[in-house]
Amino acid sequence: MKLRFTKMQGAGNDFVVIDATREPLRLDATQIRHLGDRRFGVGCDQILVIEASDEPGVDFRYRIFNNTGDEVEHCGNGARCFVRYVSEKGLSDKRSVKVRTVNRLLELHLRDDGRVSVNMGAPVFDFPSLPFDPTGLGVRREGGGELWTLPLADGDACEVAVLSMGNPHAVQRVADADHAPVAQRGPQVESHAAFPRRVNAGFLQVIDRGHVKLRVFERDAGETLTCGTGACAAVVAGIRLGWLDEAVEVQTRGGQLRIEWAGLSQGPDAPVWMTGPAQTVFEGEISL
Ligand SMILES: N[C@H](CCC[C@H](N)C(=O)O)C(=O)O
Repeated sequence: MKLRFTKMQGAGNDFVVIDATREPLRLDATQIRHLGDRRFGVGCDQILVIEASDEPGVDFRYRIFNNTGDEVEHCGNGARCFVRYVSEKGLSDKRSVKVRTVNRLLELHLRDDGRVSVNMGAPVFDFPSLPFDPTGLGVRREGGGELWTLPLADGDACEVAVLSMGNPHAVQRVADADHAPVAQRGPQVESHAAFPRRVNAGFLQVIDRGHVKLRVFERDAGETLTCGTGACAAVVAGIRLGWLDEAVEVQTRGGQLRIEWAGLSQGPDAPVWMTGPAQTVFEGEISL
């Protein structure tokens, strides 16, 4: 099968984007892995599939696959690329579109300054839906949030804030993100027994109440240059724990995102807003 694709990136998190609006597309895990393979395929962190929507008021469906072949619930950087794609390809003439993922409705907005803003929906803190099993874990409160102690290998341990942006995140504070033990601790947190569906592991350095540095060891993908949902999760955690104000500039290895959450002034169901870049890199065709 020959498949046309568009390679895109949002702050260095890169994607293979497939347009399945005209005819349904069913790719198996082997085909997804081939698309994502940086040696034998196109290469990307995630594969994004754009589908038509028959839901009133919803413009498109949005499916996300990690490059391991697993379908996942959300991808923030991918959402920005999604609306850039549908606009550039003429699939919509709107500056704002609504898209449905497996578990949430997102609003994507093309801005006049060339960036994209996304209403990422509200964070989720209830553990069964994350899912997170805190059985046997130590916990302490800080500000209006809690930090769970995860025992790791070799007597190591770390404290994490746990929440979902549709996909699960465990965020730990570090003094120096550039020198944080991401390669060692990332996989241990990602596959910790407390997370039955595994987790995205964030490493957050607080510079001041409006500026942070963040690295994320993503579930399945390993460390990516930026993680959009990870930036949302880290800022929400920092606001709840009393470390951050409600608008934060997030510096990542791939670029800068702005995250806003009025969860303290408006309550925890307030939506998280993410603003950042989205670019097309190249078009291509691959034989699967
Ligand atoms: N690895 C993530 C999916 C992609 C998230 C990230 N690329 C983003 O921009 O949000 C997961 O398994 O939940």
